[in-house]
Amino acid sequence: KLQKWVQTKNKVPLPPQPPGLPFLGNMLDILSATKIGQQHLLFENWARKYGEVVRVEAGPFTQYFINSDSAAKELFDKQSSATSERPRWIVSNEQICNEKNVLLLSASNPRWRHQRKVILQGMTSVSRADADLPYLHFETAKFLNEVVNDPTLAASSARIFNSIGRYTYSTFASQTFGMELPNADDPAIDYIFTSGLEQILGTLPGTYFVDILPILDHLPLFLKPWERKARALFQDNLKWCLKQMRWVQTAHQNNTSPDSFLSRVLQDEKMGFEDTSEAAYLAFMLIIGAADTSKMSTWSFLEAMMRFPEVQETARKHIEAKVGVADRLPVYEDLKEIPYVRYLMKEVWRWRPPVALGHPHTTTKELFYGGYRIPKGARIHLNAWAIGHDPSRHLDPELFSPERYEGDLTTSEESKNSSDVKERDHFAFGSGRRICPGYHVAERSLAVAIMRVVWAFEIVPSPQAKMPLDPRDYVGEMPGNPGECMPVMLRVRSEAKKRVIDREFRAAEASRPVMIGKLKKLIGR
Ligand code: HEM
Repeated sequence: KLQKWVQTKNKVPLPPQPPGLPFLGNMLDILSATKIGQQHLLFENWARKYGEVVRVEAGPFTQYFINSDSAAKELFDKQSSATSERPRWIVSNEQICNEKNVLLLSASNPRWRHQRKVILQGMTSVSRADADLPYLHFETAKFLNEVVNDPTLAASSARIFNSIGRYTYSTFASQTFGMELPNADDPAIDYIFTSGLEQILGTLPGTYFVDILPILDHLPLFLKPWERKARALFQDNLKWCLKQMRWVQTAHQNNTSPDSFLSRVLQDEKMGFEDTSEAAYLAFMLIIGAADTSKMSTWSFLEAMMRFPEVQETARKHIEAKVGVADRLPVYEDLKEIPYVRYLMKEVWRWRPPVALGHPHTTTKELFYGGYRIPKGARIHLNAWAIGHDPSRHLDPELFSPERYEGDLTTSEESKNSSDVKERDHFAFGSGRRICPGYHVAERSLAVAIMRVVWAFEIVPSPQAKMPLDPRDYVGEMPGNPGECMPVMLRVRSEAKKRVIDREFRAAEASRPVMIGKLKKLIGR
């Protein structure tokens, strides 16, 4: 009987794999695509050629790419109890993050469940996301104000890129630590970004040899330079978090504490952290998860507006029809009366999903899909790029056309719950139990950026841009997303609009709570 079972089972093949070399598998193809920033296109080609689930081998690592909406629904949503684990990352998860980073924690770790719960309560529920809107409105007004008052900034794509980064980092540092980052060259921005990058690089196959040969982890510490470096990094991150936390506590004692995730966590013992340092570290992780993905969303939006000026013009008309030409700045609450902005958001995240190839999950049992078998322990990726560019799902997928969502006013949450997965808008936030918990916050961030930027500026290619524009000329660090060399510039639409921006920014600044950045100056440090 056992023999028969083994035979039947072996008849179910593994998913198809593109041809590769012995031992190296598909490594060379992947390396050459990565070198020119085009992994997403390589994996998209394989998706078109080999189907809904593709097996890719890179040396000792086998990855399974999930390339269709139906497969994503089946494997990540319906079978989520078997597909919510993460691979074991010895250096990144266990040493750099000391098993405290929600993004890398294994789903069976009770800390992961606890942190997800706290994130929702403390920052990402609809009511919390709404309550934090003043930070977003302030920071985006500051961004507009910087651009309209500095012609060299408005004409420099690298500086616009940094300024967008400043406002997203400052928005989320405010929401988490009550900490303002007023300047684009604030060292905190670079510190947070570099720390996040170290963690993510550590999750890529092959970065650390010990992840290939875990037995090396049993060596004594003095023979493991990677571990000493990783643990030092954790200590450094923790020190940084505790320093910010002390400011939150000082501000709290002085009654100058701005409302923030951390200030609430510190006041509410029911949040149930092991110790307050874990809460501070989580706040740090939240900035990492939120700031760059939001920055990339705004940046990709600028790419779309520059390349599809007719869409930009339609957007401007819709926005001005609701908020007026030069009466006031758009606010998040306008979104519900400007459906076109909702379509724009969906289209940005379909067209340029910031995490194009998904963050890896692993399976905890053998799964079957479409006549293929995915083994237990397999590393699976939701290929958000391939699904968003699947011509059978979205006609002419490289065309940026918000009209394709005409009539779909669903939020990200409503759309991900669509009973028919064909109706789902996009997969930029992942799927299943590990879906990004920040989508309500991310939606607010992108909606306000879209409304304000299009209302204020004409978004055009810079004079030195190589025409016709081609995304291959300005690849970024996140596959499929434009990099800082994207040749874009912003032109304020009118003097009257500039006056509105100046007026509203001054008013917002005057009514603003004292944030940690300012508090340091007030107390003289
Ligand atoms: C446009 C903005 C954003 C995009 C595209 C995005 C996308 C993603 C994706 C693809 C994942 C991995 C999901 C998976 O493993 O299947 C993720 C995880 C995560 N995101 Fe986001 N995200 C965004 C904004 C945010 C924001 C604003 C926050 C917090 C306020 C946030 C917090 C997190 C956290 C904590 C995780 C880890 C979840 C886990 O592993 O259980 N993200 N995000």
